[in-house]
Amino acid sequence: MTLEVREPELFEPGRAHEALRRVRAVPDHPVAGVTFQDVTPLLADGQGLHDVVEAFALAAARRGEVDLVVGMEARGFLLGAPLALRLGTGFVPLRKAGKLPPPTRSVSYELEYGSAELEVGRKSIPAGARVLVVDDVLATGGTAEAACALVEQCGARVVGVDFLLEIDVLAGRTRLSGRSVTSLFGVPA
Ligand SMILES: O=P(O)(O)OC[C@H]1O[C@H](OP(=O)(O)OP(=O)(O)O)[C@H](O)[C@@H]1O
Ligand SMILES: Nc1ncnc2[nH]cnc12
Repeated sequence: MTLEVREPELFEPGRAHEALRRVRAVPDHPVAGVTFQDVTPLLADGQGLHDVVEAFALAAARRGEVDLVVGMEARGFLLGAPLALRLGTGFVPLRKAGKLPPPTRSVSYELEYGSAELEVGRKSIPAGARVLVVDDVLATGGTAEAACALVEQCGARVVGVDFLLEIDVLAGRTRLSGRSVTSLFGVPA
């Protein structure tokens, strides 16, 4: 399946395709039948990492003020933390169950290849904060839906949900309806 650029205006000419060609599709990982989209070769390239973080920063500017970036363990950390630094905000990790010290809030969710539980520190996200949620891949949308639920349980507002890559066939966007969602790249169905 050919990957495509979904937000070309967020990149310098030619750079989006240069970044995209570093994403590697791996058949039957981590289980048979799943085509795993490996973004680590893109993140390992200095220019590529710079270009996608800049693209996320431009996308963030479309949402107005952002007070805080949150990212989901583990790959959301790789994009969310540099984006927060670029935007001049703090970064809050949403972690898999059992990693954060109490007190925490938690939400369970289903994945393309299993189930998981996401947690946030009870005092990590201030009520009323304008929060940007960032992750590498939008697949079924379970992780992102859980992340938004956690942010909102804290009394904060999700101003956007941004991904490096969206896998259309898994229809994750339908679980984020009513939210402002941006994917830099996509895998068409
Ligand atoms: O849209 P969904 O179906 O919820 O899938 C997307 C999530 O799956 C992957 O994380 P994973 O849970 O595999 O954890 P990892 O980042 O630790 O590898 C990916 O980084 C997203 O967070
Ligand atoms: N197919 C996939 N590739 C990479 N990350 C994923 N997260 C969930 N599904 C995925």
